Amino acid sequence: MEAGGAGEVDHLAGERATAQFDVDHMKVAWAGSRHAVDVADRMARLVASDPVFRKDNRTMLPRKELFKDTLRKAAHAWKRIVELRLTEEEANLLRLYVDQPGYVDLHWGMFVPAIKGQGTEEQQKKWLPLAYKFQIIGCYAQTELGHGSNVQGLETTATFDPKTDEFVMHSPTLTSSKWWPGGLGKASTHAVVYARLITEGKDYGIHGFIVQLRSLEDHSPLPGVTLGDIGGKFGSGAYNSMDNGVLRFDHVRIPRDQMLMRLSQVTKEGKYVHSNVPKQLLYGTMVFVRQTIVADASKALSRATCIAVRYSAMRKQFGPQTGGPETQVLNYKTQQSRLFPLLASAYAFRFVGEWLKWLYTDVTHKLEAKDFSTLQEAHACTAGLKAVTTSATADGIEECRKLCGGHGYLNSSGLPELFATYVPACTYEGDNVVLLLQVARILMKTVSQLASGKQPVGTMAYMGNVQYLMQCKCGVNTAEDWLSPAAIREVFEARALRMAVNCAQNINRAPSQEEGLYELSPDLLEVAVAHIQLIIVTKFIEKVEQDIPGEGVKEQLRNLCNVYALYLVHKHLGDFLSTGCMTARQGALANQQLGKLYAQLRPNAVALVDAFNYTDHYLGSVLGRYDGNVYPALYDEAWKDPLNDSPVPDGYREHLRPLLKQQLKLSRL
Ligand SMILES: CCCCCCCC/C=C\CCCCC/C=C/C(=O)SCCNC(=O)CCNC(=O)[C@H](O)C(C)(C)COP(=O)(O)OP(=O)(O)OC[C@H]1O[C@@H](n2cnc3c(N)ncnc32)[C@H](O)[C@@H]1OP(=O)(O)O
Ligand SMILES: Cc1cc2nc3c(=O)[nH]c(=O)nc-3n(C[C@H](O)[C@H](O)[C@H](O)COP(=O)(O)OP(=O)(O)OC[C@H]3O[C@@H](n4cnc5c(N)ncnc54)[C@H](O)[C@@H]3O)c2cc1C
Repeated sequence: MEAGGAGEVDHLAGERATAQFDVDHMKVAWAGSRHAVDVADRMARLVASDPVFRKDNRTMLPRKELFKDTLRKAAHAWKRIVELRLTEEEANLLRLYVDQPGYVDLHWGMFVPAIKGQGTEEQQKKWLPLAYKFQIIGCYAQTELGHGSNVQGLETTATFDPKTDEFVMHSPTLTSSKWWPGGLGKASTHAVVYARLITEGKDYGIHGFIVQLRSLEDHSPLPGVTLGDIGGKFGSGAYNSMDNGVLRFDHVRIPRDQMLMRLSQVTKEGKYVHSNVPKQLLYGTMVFVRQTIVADASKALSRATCIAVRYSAMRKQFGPQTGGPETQVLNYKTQQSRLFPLLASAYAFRFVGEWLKWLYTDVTHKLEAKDFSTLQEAHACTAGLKAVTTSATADGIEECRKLCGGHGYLNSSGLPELFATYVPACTYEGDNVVLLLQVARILMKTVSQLASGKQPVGTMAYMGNVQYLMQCKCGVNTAEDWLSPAAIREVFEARALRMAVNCAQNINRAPSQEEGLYELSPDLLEVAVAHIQLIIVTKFIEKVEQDIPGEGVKEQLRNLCNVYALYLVHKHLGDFLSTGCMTARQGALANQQLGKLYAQLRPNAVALVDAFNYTDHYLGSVLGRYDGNVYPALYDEAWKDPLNDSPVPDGYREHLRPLLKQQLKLSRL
């Protein structure tokens, strides 16, 4: 846990003493409220103090043991949730701090939301109480061996048989096997299965169905159902705790009322009826999960930066030419220029995640009132932010590993496992490239409508300011001028809009729209990224403009916001220059200001990661320990490896001894 107990020495106390802000209030700004800090703190400590939830040996467990350990932890977590009568908020946090991917993530994260979003009231009344009490375990079975990104290309069929009032679920080809769903392989008893609905001889496309897969008596697969795990995945521990599965149906019958019928229905006679709602609502569960993934990006990146900042503050290498103590690696400007933008990104993703949650809730209320006008905005924001934040987070975790030098490569640093667990977020819930192309298409549509005078709304409203943004000139003359939120906002808006307009013009020159979109797809990706980065920067600026209590807290957040924005200017300078939004000199001034901001951030760095309020258990890293006492922990940890169980390794007699004896004989010749 944290320092302060009897006999503990805080090796980072000097770092903590230089902080220029109230860490306790920063915890509130990070978590969202005092209540959020307190609940999270209580749940994190509850998990950390329970031996069942230990995870220090996780990367050393063989797959079967790891999976059993996951089942044990999930069951124990549920027992604690029931015994302590935890609220939904507390239960979610408890599961978060258990920090082991498992079937429960899909049960609560996708199966339940799919029924809530796509089931009728009657269906919800029947299925949700069973799911809430874990009398059934569910997963989300959409992806197939042959198709994942292209949902409309799925092959599984659900053919209605009016004679028996049933659907017949079938996997007609090998490529139609469901492949990847988490929790499917070994744990789930039920799934929401996405399949092509066929009735009266006509294919009505993809729909969701609740299908029982395993017996509730002995957990064996039901007749006609083939089930299994799809095999080991990248990294030690990591996502291998999850039973991503394969599923095939051989003419499995389910009652008609197990089709999720909120959006469309099939009558007893087999007639297909589509409610008067957009068909994209079928994708609602994915939109919901993409929104939660943005919030998770800030958690994963903040963990990695917490480890790298604390370790960089205690690690020393080289010293001044004149002699004296070695230098903390955090004092190297190169270390700061690699690490501080990641720290700033963690904060940026936290606040944009908070805003996205608000947007999602707002859109949901509108949908309930049959107002579908904000559906496109919700799709573009969730898809784009999911793509940009997960890619940056995965890259950022790997950068943090390198920032920790050789020790970062040890499993005990926590970083290899964090990376291996996190990196599939770039693929699941929509491959990031596929999602960015969705955003770009919407941007191209918006640009094409500008000429007709249609005013864009929401996060695209800035595009309506086209006359000004296409010709404005950045007014920055000194490095300090870059501290103006208005100057930052304007260059990001101008860059995003000009890139979008340029791309739209190039598409229009192609023989057809389709060909243009295809040929220019690499440029379209960059257009989408520029637009999404503008959203993140804007939401960070808006956050800093709010009333934020606590001495120095607002100043630190403003500093982080500027670091985030100017780092992006530096990284994407080519975009800003080629679109004529700013000059090379202004680019150099931005970089100069960035260097000053890093220097201001330096004395606050350790306190800024303390504000995440992570326990040592959750961090799971000897390098990121709160007390900074890294070396004894690294040394002790090494001896726990099974390879050190005996001084002479297994295999010595068969493979080392004969070799060594042979060398001995040869040397005697
Ligand atoms: C140590 C440990 C710590 C680490 C922390 C770990 C954190 C873990 C966190 C969470 C765990 C999560 C677990 C993840 C489990 C994963 C689950 C999955 O992956 S489920 C499967 C997901 N699959 C996908 O996402 C598929 C992606 N594909 C699609 O979404 C669609 O196929 C498509 C690409 C959008 C294309 O669809 P389609 O062909 O139907 O449409 P288009 O012709 O492109 O578009 C038609 C119009 O529809 C609009 N549209 C598209 N999608 C939507 C939408 N979702 N909402 C609203 N509108 C949409 C589109 O814009 C078009 O509009 P118009 O142009 O016609 O106006
Ligand atoms: C750990 C993990 C957990 C998962 N959990 C679930 C789950 O619970 N339930 C579930 O249903 N699914 C799950 N999935 C599946 C996941 O949703 C898909 O893998 C994902 O949607 C990507 O689809 P794909 O695998 O078909 O990739 P593909 O689409 O085959 O992508 C391969 C490559 O092609 C590119 N590409 C594809 N289409 C285009 C295009 N139009 N333009 C340009 N490039 C393109 C991609 O960018 C990528 O580089 C999971 C996947 C993983 C890795």
